Amino acid sequence: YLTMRRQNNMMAAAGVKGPPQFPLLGSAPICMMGESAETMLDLETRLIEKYGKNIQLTMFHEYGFITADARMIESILSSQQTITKNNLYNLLQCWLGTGLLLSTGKKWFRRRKIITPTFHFKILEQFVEVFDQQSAIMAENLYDRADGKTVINMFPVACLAALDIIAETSMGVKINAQGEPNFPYVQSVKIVSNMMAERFMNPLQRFDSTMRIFFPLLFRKLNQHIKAMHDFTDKVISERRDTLQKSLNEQSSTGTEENDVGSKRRMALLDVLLQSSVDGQPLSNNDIREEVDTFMFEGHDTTTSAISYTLYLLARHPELQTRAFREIVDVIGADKSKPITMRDLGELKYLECVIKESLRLYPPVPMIGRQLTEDVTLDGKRFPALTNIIMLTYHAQRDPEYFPDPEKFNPERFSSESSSNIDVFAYAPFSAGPRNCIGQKFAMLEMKSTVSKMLRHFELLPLGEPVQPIMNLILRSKTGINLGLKPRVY
Ligand code: HEM
Repeated sequence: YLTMRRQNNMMAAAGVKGPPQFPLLGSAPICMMGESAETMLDLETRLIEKYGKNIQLTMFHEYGFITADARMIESILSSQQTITKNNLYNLLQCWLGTGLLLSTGKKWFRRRKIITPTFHFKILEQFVEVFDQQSAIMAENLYDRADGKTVINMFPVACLAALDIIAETSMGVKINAQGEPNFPYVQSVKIVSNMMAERFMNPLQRFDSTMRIFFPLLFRKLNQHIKAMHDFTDKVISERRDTLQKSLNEQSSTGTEENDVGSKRRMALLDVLLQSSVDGQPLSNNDIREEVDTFMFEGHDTTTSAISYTLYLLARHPELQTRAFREIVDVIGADKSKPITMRDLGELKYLECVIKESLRLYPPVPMIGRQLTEDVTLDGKRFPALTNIIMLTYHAQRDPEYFPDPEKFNPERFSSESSSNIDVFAYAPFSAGPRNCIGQKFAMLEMKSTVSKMLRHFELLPLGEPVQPIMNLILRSKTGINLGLKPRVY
């Protein structure tokens, strides 16, 4: 009670307002009654309209602060003092351990240092072939439904392609999710991702203790699938470690630099981690598993959402679609089967603007959380330790103060002439500062590869229900992310 009163006093001193609070419940009755996952983004819009961009929001015993204010977001994201995630993220721990996304303090700092070189240009360059091959399979599989009439929800289609891509690049294994969606590991990743999204929204499922009591069967199912995924990653890691060791032994006995892992075969992110060490100590299989599982999680639903929304927006803006298509033909040529190269991807400048603008309107990660570990001053306001912070990037990216005509899909905002006007904290789909997304270059290359492949094969048509964005761990759509397809003739 005392800390709550202290927080209220500090918020009042900082001029931060919020909905009325009730004893023990805080503002929960106002934020929960008649609200659901589907209304969450809308509820935040209503709160911003009523109380401004900085809002005090206490839920039960947890005091919280939500913000859509770019200056406040800047202050939080750029500080080394505010790198701890809030407890909403804890539910992911049973799968991801304390890998890069969830860790904090020294552990995070050290891991970030080791993992950063993993995403080096030279490593990403060899992934372009994987992006190209897997998106070719995605396009090939869609011809059946490309009759100009059938409504296609792109989310599940893009999800399987994204899973194939992330498994092959992070672990070096082809799981063939697109050919065999029932493969056990693929099933487990999909089931657990969906269950996590459900847990995120359902207070009774959010904590292991309450989920065990109220949803015992679901809890058991969740743990079985997590175990299945861990067993799979463990097996891949130990096999890759053996292969690496064998090739290093061969190398030392023949004295040659040629080795299986380093030159002939494509390096997976996992191989780079196997060769890394902290203070001279190699990473253990468990350390590596946390990181590989984190890549598998962070690296598939996010890109799925982005690819689907970008294709949707292009379907609904035919003139912009034509412009993006012309650029692709100018850069790659008219041969649909020609593989795309890293160089081509660098030249697809307009497509990059299209993707960036899609990430503005529909950011796959629409909010970012933090918890304060000590009293901190942020943008001139004093906040007490333990405050749970949520940065509403979805709303900040639609703030008319930073984006004129914010609801309009206008890729020109990101053209080389205008992009200097973009405020990097009002626009932060990959977050910003020390804890920004380590996979953002990877993601951009993957998105450009898949979207360009789709445009080379198909004309995208505005069919099906419009999207209704919902926050469900990542940004999805209640109605699906729909479009129609017609094979391109050129
Ligand atoms: C369009 C696709 C993507 C988007 C929009 C995105 C967005 C983000 C955001 C907003 C964060 C910060 C999260 C937070 O602070 O809570 C983040 C962190 C992270 N992302 Fe991404 N991401 C994408 C793709 C990827 C990919 C493909 C990978 C890996 C291959 C990846 C790996 C990570 C990791 C490991 C972190 C944690 C970094 C740290 O805390 O140091 N992401 N991402």
